[in-house]
Amino acid sequence: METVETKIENGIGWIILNRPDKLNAINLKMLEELEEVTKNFEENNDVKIIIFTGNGKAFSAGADISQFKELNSISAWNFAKKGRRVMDYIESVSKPTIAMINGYALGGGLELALACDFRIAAEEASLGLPEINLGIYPGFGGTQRLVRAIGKAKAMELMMTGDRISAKEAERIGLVNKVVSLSSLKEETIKFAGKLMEKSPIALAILKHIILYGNDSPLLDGLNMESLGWGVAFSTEDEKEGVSAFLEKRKAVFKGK
Ligand SMILES: CC(C)(COP(=O)(O)OP(=O)(O)OC[C@H]1O[C@@H](n2cnc3c(N)ncnc32)[C@H](O)[C@@H]1OP(=O)(O)O)[C@@H](O)C(=O)NCCC(=O)NCCSC(=O)CCO
Repeated sequence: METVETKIENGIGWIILNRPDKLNAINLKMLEELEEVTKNFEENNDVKIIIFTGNGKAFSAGADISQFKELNSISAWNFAKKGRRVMDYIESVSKPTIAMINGYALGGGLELALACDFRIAAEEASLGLPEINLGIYPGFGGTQRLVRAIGKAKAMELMMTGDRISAKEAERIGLVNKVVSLSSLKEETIKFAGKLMEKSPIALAILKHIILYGNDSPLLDGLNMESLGWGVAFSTEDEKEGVSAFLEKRKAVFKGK
C-alpha cells in the first residue's frame, strides 16, 4: 500500500493513513486503498474491530487540494461520488469502527471520522469542515452525516463558517465520544475497543445496521427492523450463551455464532 498502513493486533484491525508530510490528505489512491483494506478487514475473521487513525500530527486534513486544479465539474462530481461511496462503504461495515483522532480532522478527514461508529480524540485535535474557505463545501457525505450527528444548527454553523473547533468543544456538542490526552489516546482507544470485543459480534452487527438504516427510514420501518432483527438474534448461539450466563451468574463468552 502506498498511502495507508495496516496491521492486526489482538483482534483490532488498524488502518493508518500514511501521508504524514501532507497531513494525510486524501487523494484518489488513498480512497482506493481505504476501500480495499477496509474490505479485507471486514472479511478477515481475526479482525473484530477496525480502528482508523493517522501517522504524524494529523488524522487527516481532508481531500488532497493539490489535485483540485485539474478538476472540472464532471471530474469533481466523480471524485466526490468516489469519496462518498468509500465513506458509505466504511459506514456500512458490519464490524464496529472507531476513528482515533490524533490531530487535525478536517474536511474529508472529518467526513471519514463521521463514517465511523465512534470518535475518540486527543485533546490537541482540531476538527472542522473548512471546505467553504475553498469556495466549495463538504463532498464526502459531511453535509448529511454532520447534521445527523450534531443537529442542524451547529452543523450549519460549522459548515458555513468553516471554523475549526477543539476536541473538547467537539465532545460538548456530541461530535466525538471521548477526549483523552495524546499520550493515552492509543491505550484509551484500545480499552474502548476491548469493551466492544466482549459483546456478541452478531448482535453488534444487527444493532449497528438497525441504528444506521432504521434511523434514516420512517419510524414504522425502523421499529419493524428492530423487532425483526431481535428475532434473528434469538437464532444465534451467542443469545443462548448470553441468557444462560446471566441465569448461571457467570460472565458470557460470545463466539460470534
Ligand atoms: C491543516 C492545516 C491548518 C495545517 O497547517 P500547518 O500546520 O501550517 O501545515 P501546512 O504547512 O499547511 O501543511 C503541511 C503540508 O501538508 C499539506 N496539506 C495540508 N492539508 C492539505 C490538503 N487538504 N491537501 C493537500 N495538501 C495538504 C500542505 O500543503 C503542506 O505541504 P507542503 O508540501 O509542505 O507545502 C492546513 O494545512 C490546512 O488548512 N489544510 C487544508 C485543510 C482543508 O481545507 N481541508 C479541506 C479540503 S477539501 C475536502 O476535504 C473535500 C471533501 O469534503
